[in-house]
Amino acid sequence: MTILVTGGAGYIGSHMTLELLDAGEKVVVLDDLSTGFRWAVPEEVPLIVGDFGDAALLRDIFARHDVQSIIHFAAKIVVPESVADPLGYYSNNTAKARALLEAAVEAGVKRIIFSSTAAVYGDPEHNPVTEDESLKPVSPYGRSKLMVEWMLEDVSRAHDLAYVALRYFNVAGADPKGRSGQSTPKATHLIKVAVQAALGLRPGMQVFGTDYPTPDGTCLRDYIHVTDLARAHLDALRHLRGGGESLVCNCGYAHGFSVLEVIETVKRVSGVDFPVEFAGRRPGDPAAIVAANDRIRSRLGWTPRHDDLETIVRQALDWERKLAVRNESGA
Ligand SMILES: NC(=O)c1ccc[n+]([C@@H]2O[C@H](COP(=O)([O-])OP(=O)(O)OC[C@H]3O[C@@H](n4cnc5c(N)ncnc54)[C@H](O)[C@@H]3O)[C@@H](O)[C@H]2O)c1
Ligand SMILES: O=c1ccn([C@@H]2O[C@H](COP(=O)(O)OP(=O)(O)O[C@H]3O[C@H](CO)[C@H](O)[C@H](O)[C@H]3O)[C@@H](O)[C@H]2O)c(=O)[nH]1
Repeated sequence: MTILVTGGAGYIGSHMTLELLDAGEKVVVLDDLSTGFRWAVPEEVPLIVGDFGDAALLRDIFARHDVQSIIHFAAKIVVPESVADPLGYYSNNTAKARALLEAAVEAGVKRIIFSSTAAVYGDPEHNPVTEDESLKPVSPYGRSKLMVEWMLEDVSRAHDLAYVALRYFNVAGADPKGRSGQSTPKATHLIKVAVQAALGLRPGMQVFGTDYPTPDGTCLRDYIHVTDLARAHLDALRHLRGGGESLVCNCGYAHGFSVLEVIETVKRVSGVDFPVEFAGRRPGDPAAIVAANDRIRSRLGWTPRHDDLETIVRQALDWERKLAVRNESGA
C-alpha cells in the first residue's frame, strides 16, 4: 500500500516523507516544484513532477501505484498573495482539491489527510481556540482551505473516503537529523526571518506591531515543531486505518510566545544581537492565536516531543547555516 504525498517537495511535505520512510511506509510524491525542491525528496522516493489538479495524471498515478491513502500538502500558502490574487488561490487550493477528491473517489482511495490552517479561525474570540470556535477566515487563503474542509465533510458522507483535517498553527524548526528544513528563499515567517538576521543573511528585522492587547504588546503565536506536526499525520493515518471516524483537529502546543520572546530566544541561542526595528501592525494579523490541543491528544493519541522553543530555534539555525552553504555552492 502506497501513500501519495502531494507537495512532498515542500517544507512540511518533505518532513512528512522522511517520517513516513522512517516508519517503513511506501511513498510516492506528486509536486509541481513551484515552491518545492527536487533535492528535498529522498532518492528512494518516486517524485512525479506535475499538478495535483491534473485528472489524467492522477488516474495514471492511481493505476500504477496501489494508493490507499493521500496526505495532501500541496497548496499556495502566502496570505498577502492570496489577497492580491484570490482567484489563483481558489483555483490552486480549492478547485484542484476538488479534482483530487474526484479522482480519489473514482480510484477507490480510502483515506485522506488534509493540511488545513489556523487561518480558518481568523481573529478568534477565545484562546486557546478549540475546533468548535466559529470559523471566520479573513483571507482568501483561509477561505480557500476552509472550503476544502467542507468538501471533505460532504464527500466523506457520500463516499467511502474518510479524512482527517489538521489545522496547523505556526509551523517551525527543522528535521532534528538535519535532512530538511524551511528553504523557501523569501519566506516571511518570524523564526526564519530572525534566524536569517542572526546569521547576517539580512541586515536586521522588524517587529510588526507593539500595541496589541497582549502582555508585551506584540502578537502571540503557538509555534509547533515540524517533526511533531509530521507525527500528527502518522497518528491520523493510524486512526483512519483502524477504522476511526473522520475528524478535524488543531495542531499546536496550547501555549504561545510573543514576537519579542521569539526574537529574544533567537538572540540568546545564536549569541548574536542583531538590529530590530519596531514597525506598525501588519494588516490581517490576529493579536493572539493559540491552539487548544485536547482533541488531537485524546482522539489521535498525539503527544509532542519537541515542545521547546530553544530546540526549535537551534534546529532552524542549523538548517539555515546548511542552506547558506548549499546556496553558495549552487547545489
Ligand atoms: N508553513 C506553515 O506555517 C503552515 C501553516 C498552516 C498550514 N500550512 C499548510 O501546509 C501545507 C504545506 O505548506 P508548506 O509550508 O510546506 O509550503 P511549501 O510551499 O513549502 O509546500 C507546498 C508544496 O506544494 C507544491 N505545490 C503547490 N501547488 C501545487 C500544485 N498545483 N501541484 C503540485 N504541487 C504543488 C509546491 O511546489 C510545494 O512543494 C500547505 O497546504 C499549507 O497551506 C502551512
Ligand atoms: O519579520 C517579521 C515576521 C513576522 N512578524 C510577526 O510574527 C508573528 C508571526 O508571523 P508569521 O508570519 O511567522 O506567521 P503568521 O502567524 O502570520 O502565519 C501563520 O498562520 C497563517 C495563517 O494565519 C499561515 O498559515 C502561515 O503559513 C503561518 O505561518 C506575527 O505577529 C507577525 O506580524 C514580525 O513581527 N516580523
